[in-house]
Amino acid sequence: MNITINHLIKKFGDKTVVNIPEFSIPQGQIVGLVGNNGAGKTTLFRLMLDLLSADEGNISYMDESNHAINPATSEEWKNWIGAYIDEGFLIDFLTTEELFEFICKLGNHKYILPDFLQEYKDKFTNEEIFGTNKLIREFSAGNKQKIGILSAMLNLPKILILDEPFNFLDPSSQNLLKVMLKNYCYRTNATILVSSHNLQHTTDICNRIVLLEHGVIIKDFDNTDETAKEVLTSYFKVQE
Ligand SMILES: Nc1ncnc2c1ncn2[C@@H]1O[C@H](COP(=O)(O)OP(=O)(O)OP(=O)(O)O)[C@@H](O)[C@H]1O
Repeated sequence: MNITINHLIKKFGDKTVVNIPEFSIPQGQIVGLVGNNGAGKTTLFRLMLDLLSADEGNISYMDESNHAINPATSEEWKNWIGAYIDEGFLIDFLTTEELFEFICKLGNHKYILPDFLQEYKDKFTNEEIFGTNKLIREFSAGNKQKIGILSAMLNLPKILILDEPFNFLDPSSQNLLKVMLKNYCYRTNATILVSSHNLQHTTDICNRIVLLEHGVIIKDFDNTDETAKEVLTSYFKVQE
């Protein structure tokens, strides 16, 4: 599924926090969104998920039959997009299984962990997340993050949006998540958008990197040859 952004502007008060005249992501790319605190990464994701309304412009998702869907005016996109932005996406008085049953119900099917997630489940969750009868609010920050990531992938979305997914994860889980995301894209040709402050992880998994500052895309470059790290390291370098 392709993503197209046209003349997108979001303001809070008189401050413009997203200003993207034109931007598109073809199906199957893993795009890394980087930028300093307050650059507008989360706001852009929230606009893409219709959690915020744009002041101007629009976003559209286009399927293989060139049927364009604007998330601000249609509900159709909800079946193909999976996202985890923050804990607000979790219903924390439920157990993991109850949350997953609820999400599957929204996707119009019975709760069953797809083969793809079944494959990684034990290693990724260290057998701590399922079958415990624990409520989500009782889990550690890292385990909540894992529940959120798995919940975003539960309905095998064609577009997967993850805001700072490596946060709170232990090093092995961070590395496993990279493998999972790359394999998910490889096997399903899904489009994946990931924001992160970790340049190593971003450049390890993304074939395209977008650098956002003050809501504006200031660099958009290819990383298929894995050369982006150098550019990013130099951009974020602090003069001593
Ligand atoms: N609800 C809101 N009301 C007012 N200003 C907001 C609101 N949400 C975000 N902002 C402002 O919008 C700007 C972009 O914030 P955003 O959270 O999108 O940045 P970010 O790139 O995700 O930052 P970080 O890396 O710190 O998570 C910031 O200046 C922020 O203060």
